[in-house]
Amino acid sequence: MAGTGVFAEILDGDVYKYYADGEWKKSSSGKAVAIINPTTRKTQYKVQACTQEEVNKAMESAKTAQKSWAKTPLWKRAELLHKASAILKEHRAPVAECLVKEIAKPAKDAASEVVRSGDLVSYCAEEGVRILGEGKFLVSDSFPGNERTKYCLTSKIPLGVILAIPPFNYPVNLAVSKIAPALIAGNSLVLKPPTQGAVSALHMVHCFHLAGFPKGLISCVTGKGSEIGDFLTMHPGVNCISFTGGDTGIAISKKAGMIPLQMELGGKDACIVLEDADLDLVAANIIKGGFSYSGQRCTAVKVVLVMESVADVLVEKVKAKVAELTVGAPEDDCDITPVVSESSANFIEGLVKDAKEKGATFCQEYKRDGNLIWPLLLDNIRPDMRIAWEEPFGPVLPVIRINSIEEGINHCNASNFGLQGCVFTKDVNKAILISDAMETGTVQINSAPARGPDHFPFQGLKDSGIGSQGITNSINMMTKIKSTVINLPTPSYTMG
Ligand SMILES: NC(=O)C1=CN([C@@H]2O[C@H](COP(=O)(O)OP(=O)(O)OC[C@H]3O[C@@H](n4cnc5c(N)ncnc54)[C@H](OP(=O)(O)O)[C@@H]3O)[C@@H](O)[C@H]2O)C=CC1
Ligand SMILES: O=C(O)[C@H](O)COP(=O)(O)O
Repeated sequence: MAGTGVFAEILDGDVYKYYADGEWKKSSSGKAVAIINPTTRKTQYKVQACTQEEVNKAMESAKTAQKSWAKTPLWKRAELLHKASAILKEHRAPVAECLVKEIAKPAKDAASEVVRSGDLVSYCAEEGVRILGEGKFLVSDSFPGNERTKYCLTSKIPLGVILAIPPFNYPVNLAVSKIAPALIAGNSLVLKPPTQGAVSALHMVHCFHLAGFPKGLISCVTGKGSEIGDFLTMHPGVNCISFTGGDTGIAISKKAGMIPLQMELGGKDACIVLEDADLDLVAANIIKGGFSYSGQRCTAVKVVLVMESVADVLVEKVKAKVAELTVGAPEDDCDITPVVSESSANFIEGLVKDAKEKGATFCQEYKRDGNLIWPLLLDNIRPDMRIAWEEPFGPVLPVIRINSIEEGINHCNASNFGLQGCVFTKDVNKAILISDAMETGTVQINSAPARGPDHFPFQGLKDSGIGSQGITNSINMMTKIKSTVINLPTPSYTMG
């Protein structure tokens, strides 16, 4: 159970401690931040509201710890990560329990997020050993005017202290996707977990603590982003920010200093459906892509752009599947569970009302109870409706009927987002042309958008982000290149 057994030391009374200097601590602020259970809408957990002084201390320890960590052999860093992965997977139940209670993730998805995270950590350890164990050797005579008098050796070196800020919807997986690459590459890390999801993250961090990482190398400071966020992101001790979330990331990018940024932000992933598509496959993917975790995935299908000639059939097929979705509590592993907060539910409702006023066709009756919103398919959406462009982050999916492929591509490209998209057709040549024309970081052919598997490159264009994630890209992003040039007094050519 959460906060018991090996996790008892992370709890003080009813407030979870924060983690710094290899210890679990109470904040001197004496203040706690409440985490509201989206299902009961009552306080489920409390975490420390860390002070600026505590953030300063965590940054100082991270800086010191990083210097010796960078001199720790790569195989040893990997060994500790493998250990943390095993401990995390062993304790999947209490961590998953927190995900159920604080972000209303369906029980099975919560458990698979934890297992996926353990696998990510192990894969990252292996990939790090491979790619960080190799550098480059260049010779000077390939560039005009040079003889072979210079040998250039390049290696990948750590950046220093990485600040990791994940969002509420994958508070464990999107935290370890930053922690593991940072650590294998020889960096230290300060984690600011999302408030909804903080307790899951604290449990996960304890698994790293139990694995025996050096003190100060990892810290986890809790508190509201709106209160300590700016202090963290503008902190002079931070050498790189890896952030996943919404528009907050755009503001952070403007405020951060001259440091590398990895930003994975919102999306409005379009699903383009051509006349020749396998409509059963499309319907199944729209359900999975649009409604899993109640649409609260950056990679959720957020607008369907279907050719008019097949729209009626597709909408009927999707409607039939929507009717089969179970709605209720995450503990019961329902498909549709309450969205993360009341303000999120209100925002979604605003989009639904706007669509109603402007004449959208409701395929189901709109129904809401507290934070629980029943799945809703909205047909005949037009570009003047907010939901044609905005990201609901909830179980409401708009359908726009199109008369040409160009119309679909144009709608997709007119969005300020450019995360992923997908196209359904049996014609692979057409699919490639459409994929090339879509201004998004990834296009899936004949499947719904997805970030995973976690080693695939994952990136957004436009307001959807900066840089690329995925295990290999994150390791590379959290390093820089150092060259050492050996200058020879006379040219030397290696003979066979
Ligand atoms: N592209 C991608 O990979 C993904 C993108 N997303 C996007 O994230 C959004 C939903 O997630 P949500 O958690 O609500 O996103 P937010 O942007 O609201 O929050 C993300 C994180 O930023 C923190 N934060 C808030 N204010 C600040 C600040 N001023 N400075 C620093 N950090 C701050 C939050 O902390 P606190 O919780 O304490 O406010 C949280 O940890 C959606 O737009 C979704 O598309 C989500 C997942 C993946
Ligand atoms: O936040 C998200 O939406 C995740 O990055 C999605 O991950 P998935 O597509 O692999 O579920």
